[in-house]
Amino acid sequence: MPNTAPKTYNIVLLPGDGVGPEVTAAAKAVLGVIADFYGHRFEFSEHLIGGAGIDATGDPLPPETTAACLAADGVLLGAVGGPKWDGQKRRPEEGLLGIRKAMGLFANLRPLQVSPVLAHRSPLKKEIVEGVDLIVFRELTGGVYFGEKTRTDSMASDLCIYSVEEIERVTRAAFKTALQRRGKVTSVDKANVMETSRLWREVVTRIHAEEFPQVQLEHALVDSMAMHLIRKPREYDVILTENMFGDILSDEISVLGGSIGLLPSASLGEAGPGLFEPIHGSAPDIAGQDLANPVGTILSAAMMLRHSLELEDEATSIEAAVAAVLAAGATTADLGGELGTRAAAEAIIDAIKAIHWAATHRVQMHWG
Ligand SMILES: NC(=O)c1ccc[n+]([C@@H]2O[C@H](COP(=O)([O-])OP(=O)(O)OC[C@H]3O[C@@H](n4cnc5c(N)ncnc54)[C@H](O)[C@@H]3O)[C@@H](O)[C@H]2O)c1
Ligand SMILES: CC(C)[C@H](C(=O)O)[C@@H](O)C(=O)O
Ligand SMILES: [Mg+2]
Repeated sequence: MPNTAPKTYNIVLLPGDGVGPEVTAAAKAVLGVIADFYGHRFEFSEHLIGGAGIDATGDPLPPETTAACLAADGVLLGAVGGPKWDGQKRRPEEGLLGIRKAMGLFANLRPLQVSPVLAHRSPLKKEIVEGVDLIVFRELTGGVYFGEKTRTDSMASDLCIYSVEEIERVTRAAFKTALQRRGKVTSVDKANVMETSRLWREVVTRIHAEEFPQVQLEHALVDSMAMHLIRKPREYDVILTENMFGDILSDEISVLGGSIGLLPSASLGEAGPGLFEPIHGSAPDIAGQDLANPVGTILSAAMMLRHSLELEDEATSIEAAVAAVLAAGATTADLGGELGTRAAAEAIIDAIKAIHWAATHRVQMHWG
């Protein structure tokens, strides 16, 4: 039911490359239906990023894209990259790293819930994955991604660098979320080898003791964590880790849910709009064929409604519709179904309509 005064929201779409435009279009269609039902006005504008930016302007992050993102209420991104730009001077991925940095998005949230109806899609045993409910807090604007890079003919280096402040702010965000969940944080590092990880562990331990002693904290080394996530994923609640470990572990856990195409993410800073994107890439092997699973992007749009536009009911109704459609087995090929990208989005739109019809019907009966 509409419960918010009509308002205009400025949403920037960054379709990008490969399957990016397909999954972004699917999410835009879903957002359009939400706007109609709740009486909001979503004003969409599309901007260039990644390979599309290189092709059109020579720049993977044209300045006007950055300006539009900074002025938006929320930003929804598809994906960037692909073999077309291999070996070129500018890389599509520079655009993604650049916009994360420019918007100050230091915390990347990657939630995963494995519903009982999809547990059989995982290559792992149903009893291992059923009921998994975790969220990865990945530090997003530091570490080896952003340290100095050097290159000569015979050598290359990537500096991994973290400041205390960079570790503190993502740590606080993770602990705050743990307080609203099952109250457990697993901090993942490589403190047996890396100095940045020893600093990471010290800072996390101090913030825990000083500010969040009621949360249960454990530390894990990233190599054994990669194993534990496959062996006993239900034990984890909030997983806090640095940039590169978070990138790798989040693709790993997507297998628990049955497909990387399902996982959304929210990238958030201290203030200002967030950037929302599926965790998957541009999937060049299936691009342009109406094969991509749009659910990760549609759930990212729901996260955008919740975190940047503060439209909680609207976010929940998208999530309920996605859950209903997946439960009914209406899926794309990656989950064994027969729907294309567009048909999967249509199924979710139909479910949103059905959920709203039921809600309206109940209210009318109540009034009658
Ligand atoms: N956020 C981003 O923009 C982002 C994220 C990851 C990778 N990338 C880029 O994407 C390009 C391809 O990378 P990759 O192949 O290693 O990873 P990928 O995530 O694009 O694809 C890995 C596998 O998952 C499948 N897959 C991905 N998304 C899917 C979806 N929505 N539905 C069904 N199947 C899906 C692909 O078909 C492929 O088999 C690279 O250039 C990489 O840098 C971009
Ligand atoms: C494309 C790449 C730069 C990006 C990352 O490593 O952050 C991607 O893998 C992701 O997970 O968002
Ligand atoms: Mg990744």
